[in-house]
Amino acid sequence: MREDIEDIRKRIEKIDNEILRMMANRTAAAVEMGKRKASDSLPLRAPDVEEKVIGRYVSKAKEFGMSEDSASTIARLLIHESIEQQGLIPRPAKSKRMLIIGGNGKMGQWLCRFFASRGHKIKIYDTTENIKYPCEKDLKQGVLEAEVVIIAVPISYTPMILEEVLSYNTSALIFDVSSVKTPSAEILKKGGKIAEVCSVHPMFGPETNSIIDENVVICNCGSYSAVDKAEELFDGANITKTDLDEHDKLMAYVLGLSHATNIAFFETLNRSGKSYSELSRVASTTFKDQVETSHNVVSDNAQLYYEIQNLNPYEQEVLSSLVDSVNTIKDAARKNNKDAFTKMMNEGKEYFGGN
Ligand SMILES: O=C(O)C(=O)C[C@]1(C(=O)O)C=C[C@@H](O)C=C1
Repeated sequence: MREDIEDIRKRIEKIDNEILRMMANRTAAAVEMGKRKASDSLPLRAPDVEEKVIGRYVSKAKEFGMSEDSASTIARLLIHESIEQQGLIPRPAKSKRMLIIGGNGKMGQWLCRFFASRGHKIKIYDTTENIKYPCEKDLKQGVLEAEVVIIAVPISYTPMILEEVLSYNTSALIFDVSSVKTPSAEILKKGGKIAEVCSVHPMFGPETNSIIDENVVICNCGSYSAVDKAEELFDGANITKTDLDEHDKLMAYVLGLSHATNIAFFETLNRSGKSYSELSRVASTTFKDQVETSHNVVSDNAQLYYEIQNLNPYEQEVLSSLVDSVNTIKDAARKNNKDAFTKMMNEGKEYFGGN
């Protein structure tokens, strides 16, 4: 007799419940592991183990006739859940008194939430009050009481605040989180010689829920111990260490170019005379993807985006190169130069690894 559709659905629901129960069991085991990591002061992630776990899922999936891609996605999700939970386990020995300058800004609030969830004691110094975290009115006192001082103010204010913090001769770890480092570079390097100073750049926005698999750049300003300490604070993220002087050269592409391309995209649409709803009705996949990204850009902080273009000394050269690239596309199309166009496409494919 043929099984009723509803009965099959019931059977699937039962299996789903089993899967969820098993997942909860797995996470509970990971939490046990997390407690051990916390008491032994071990890092959250074990990349070699993660690779083995994913490999195990993929080879088992093959055995069961399941898609390898799905198996790898499931394994990554489970690992993500483990690290997320492990990150919440307090490490009292590692708990620091933190002063977050600009703690009421969007990124400042993210830092407060993140470090509070990791068991650190947060104080804020800002021009406005915050009901969630205690506020420090006297910057000097706040700096001298803190073990970690984080500067999360707009890029153009960072050098001034950094200078003031350094003038208090604190033994705290000090770092900024700004997106352009050149305006503060001299002070950061001076600071790196006399104090525990480094420079951090979380490569994600304040809406990000989890740090797992997000990129964080830590710039060496001369104090290696500061870099090590900052690395520990962002445990769980993908951390890349670089020299301070390299940072803005990389960000001129990673931030400046990608922002400019999206701004140029919506600016061109805005000048087109076609309404968004008219274009949306005939939208292609690429158009939809591009709209989504440039919508995120246009909804973000205009001052920050301006400063990223304006304060990075490498940006003008990158923007000129962007204009050249657009002109190459324009010329190829105007002059019926299919070869030039195809060359661009092929070289682009090569650049991304050939696929
Ligand atoms: O083996 C560990 O160290 C774990 O915490 C477990 C686990 C997992 O979920 O499989 C989680 C995080 C590690 O990066 C590797 C593996």
